[in-house]
Amino acid sequence: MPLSATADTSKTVKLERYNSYLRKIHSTKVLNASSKVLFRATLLVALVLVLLFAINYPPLSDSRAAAAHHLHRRSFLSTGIFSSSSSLGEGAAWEKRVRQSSTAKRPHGLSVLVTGAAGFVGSHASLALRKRGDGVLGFDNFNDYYDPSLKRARQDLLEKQQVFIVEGDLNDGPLLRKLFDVVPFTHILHLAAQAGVRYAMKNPQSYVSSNIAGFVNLLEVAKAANPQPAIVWASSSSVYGLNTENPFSEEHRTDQPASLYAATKKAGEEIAHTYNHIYGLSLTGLRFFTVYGPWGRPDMAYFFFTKDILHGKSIDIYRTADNKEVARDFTYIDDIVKGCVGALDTAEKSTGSGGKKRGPAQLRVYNLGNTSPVPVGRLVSILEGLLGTKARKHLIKMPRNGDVPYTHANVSLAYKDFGYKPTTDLAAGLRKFVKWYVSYYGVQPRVKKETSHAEESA
Ligand SMILES: O=C(O)[C@H]1O[C@H](OP(=O)(O)OP(=O)(O)OC[C@H]2O[C@@H](n3ccc(=O)[nH]c3=O)[C@H](O)[C@@H]2O)[C@H](O)[C@@H](O)[C@H]1O
Repeated sequence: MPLSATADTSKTVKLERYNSYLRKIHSTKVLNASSKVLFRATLLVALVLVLLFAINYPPLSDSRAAAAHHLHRRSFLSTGIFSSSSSLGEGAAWEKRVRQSSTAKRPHGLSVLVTGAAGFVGSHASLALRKRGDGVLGFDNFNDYYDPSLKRARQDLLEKQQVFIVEGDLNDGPLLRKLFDVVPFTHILHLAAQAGVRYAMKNPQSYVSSNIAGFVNLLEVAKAANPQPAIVWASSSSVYGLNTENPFSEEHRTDQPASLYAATKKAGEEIAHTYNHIYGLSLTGLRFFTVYGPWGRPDMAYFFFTKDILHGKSIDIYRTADNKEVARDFTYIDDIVKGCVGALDTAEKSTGSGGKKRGPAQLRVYNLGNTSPVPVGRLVSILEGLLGTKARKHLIKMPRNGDVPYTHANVSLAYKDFGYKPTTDLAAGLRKFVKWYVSYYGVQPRVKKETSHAEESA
């Protein structure tokens, strides 16, 4: 082999080795780069999976995680990004159920969409309407503001009477529109709301989301519906706020709310005015005064006082700043339901169509109360008698939590327009409540004990 050739060969070999060395380095780099990309992609997928898992599967044992999950879903719902409607089977069978439930069983019966149908007033009103042969479709988001199992139990009651509750949120426009595509509702009884005066300090946004945004969303759907329904909805005695004139009449001032809850209900009344004015929607607001009774709300004083008395737990009884008794015009559920039905029956048709006003429409506001305020101390004495147990009373100054010292309804307007006349006094109403309570929760009222506690000075 010629030397030059050998030299050439060795050069070529060296060059080859060098090139292969470079290729190796290069391929390692490529490998490193692609494995980095792969690693990042895997990390991203894992993160997404963890997030999805956290959103969809909160551990049942962890109530705080469940609450966070609920709030997360609600915030998605209210922004419209996530819609519960897609999760509902909007197939032929679902539509058939919606139609059947909404169809009246008597001539000229109403076809009513009841929002908050799994709630306290909503479930009672739905049953009353169904009983007289009206078509009733329920709508409820079954939120966990209080024990949702109570809402499910009310739903069971309604299902036994063939009232179907669609599970959805007021802020879910597509779902509400879908319902109006399927059924030409004559009326909406709008009772879904974030209730509770004191909770507004803990979760203010929930009041804005349900009582303002949700209400506007419902009105948007109603105004565009053809025919437009007439709407009766739940305002509140709390709109009277710091009003000092008594008894409260619809002409009194309502521009001094004492809680955010009251402010959102007052806002609802103004929003109702706007939709009536622009779109010809027939709107009736009912100012309910501290409604109580069987299947009631566990967040209300008469309800948790009963529970606490039975468990031997002390209860706080509020007194005003000048050490007077706090009193409420407690109103029994059956009276309130009669008021709701009276308002529905006297509601005139909306005048608009296709989102356009065709003439002036009815706009009303009524007090629905009992017309006889009772001090909270007296409420507790009645409960003690019914439960056969002395309460451990703790008298404290009313905290600054949105409460007002006193409510008293003048109901002459509701009487004049639809014969509203409350007939159940607090003792009779609480008797019915306690009877329901002990049977629902399976508790035995104890034998009356003659114990005296230092704090029992009321
Ligand atoms: O009419 C309304 O528009 C509102 O009625 C209801 O609010 P309220 O009248 O405040 O009822 P509720 O909480 O049962 O307190 C009753 C009484 O017990 C006193 N109270 C309360 C708690 C306590 O620990 N101690 C106490 O003395 C308290 O000071 C009060 O005097 C609804 O919850 C509300 O959603 C709304 O519908």
